Amino acid sequence: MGQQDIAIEFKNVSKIYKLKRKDKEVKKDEKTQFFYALKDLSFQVKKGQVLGILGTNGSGKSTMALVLSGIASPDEGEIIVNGEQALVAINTGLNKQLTGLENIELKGALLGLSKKRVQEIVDGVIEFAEIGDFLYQPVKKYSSGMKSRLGFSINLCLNPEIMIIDEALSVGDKSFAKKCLDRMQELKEDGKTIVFISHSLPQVQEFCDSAMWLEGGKMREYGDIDTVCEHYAEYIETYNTLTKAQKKAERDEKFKERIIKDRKPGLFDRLFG
Ligand SMILES: Nc1ncnc2c1ncn2[C@@H]1O[C@H](COP(=O)(O)OP(=O)(O)OP(=O)(O)O)[C@@H](O)[C@H]1O
Repeated sequence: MGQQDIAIEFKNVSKIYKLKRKDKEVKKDEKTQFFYALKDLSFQVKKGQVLGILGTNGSGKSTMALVLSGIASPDEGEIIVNGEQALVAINTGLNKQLTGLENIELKGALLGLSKKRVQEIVDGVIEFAEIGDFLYQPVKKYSSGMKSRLGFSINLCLNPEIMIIDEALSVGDKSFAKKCLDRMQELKEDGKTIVFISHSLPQVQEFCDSAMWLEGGKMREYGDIDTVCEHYAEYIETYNTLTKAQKKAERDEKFKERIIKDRKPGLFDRLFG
C-alpha cells in the first residue's frame, strides 16, 4: 500500500491530561497527576475505509475524535492526515453565543470558503437540519438534539474527504438519526473515509468495515469488523456479570496503569510549565 492510499496515520501517538485529585488521603504533592488519555497508538486508516471505534466509558474514544480532527494535538508522537477532515460531535465545534447561521459563516471564514460556497452550505443545512427559524437563534437556545442536527448538517454539507462522527447520532429523534445514517451510507458509497464512534455495537457492526477497540487509552484490538465486534461483545458480556465493587476495582486498576509516575521534566515543562 502506497502513502497515497493512506488517509490517516498515527505514529506512537499519546495524549496526556492533567488530573486534580481532591481525596483527603492523597498526599499534597500527589494532588496533581498526569495520565494518558491515549497511549502510544500506531495505526493506519486507508482511504475509503469505514472504521468504528469501540470502548467502554473513559477508554479514550472522544479524545481520539479530538486529536483525529486536529482540535487537540497529541503530546507525543505524530498524526499524518491526507485530506480535509471534519468532526461531527455533540459538544464541539459550535459557538454557543452565535446563531446557527453565524456559525456556518464563521466556519466558512475559518476554512477560507468563497461566499458562494458558504451560501450553498447554508442552503444545504436549511434543507437537511430541518430546524426552521432556530437557524437565526443563538445556539445556546438549542436543545442537544438541535445542536446535533446543526453540527451534523454543517459537516455533511462541507463534504469533507474524511468524516469523524462522535456519538452524534445518540441524541435527537430516531427519524433524524435514520436520515443521517442514510446520508453516511451515501458518503461511504462515494468512497469517503469515515471514523464512526458510537456506544451502539449493532450500529458500528452494521455500518463499518473495520473496528478498533480502545481500552484504558490503549489499542486492544484493530481489524476486521466482525472479529473485533465479536471479541468486544464477549468482553462486555463478561464485564456485565461483575458486581459493582468488582467493576470499580477493575476501573481503578486500569486507571492506575494510565498514571504517569515517571515525570519527564522536559515533557512536563513543555506541556504545563
Ligand atoms: N479535558 C480533559 N481533562 C482531563 N481529563 C479528561 C479530559 N477529557 C477527558 N478526560 C479523561 O480522559 C479519559 C478519556 O476520556 P474520553 O472522553 O476520551 O473517553 P470516552 O471513551 O469518550 O468516554 P465516554 O464513552 O464516557 O464518552 C477519561 O478518564 C476522562 O475522564
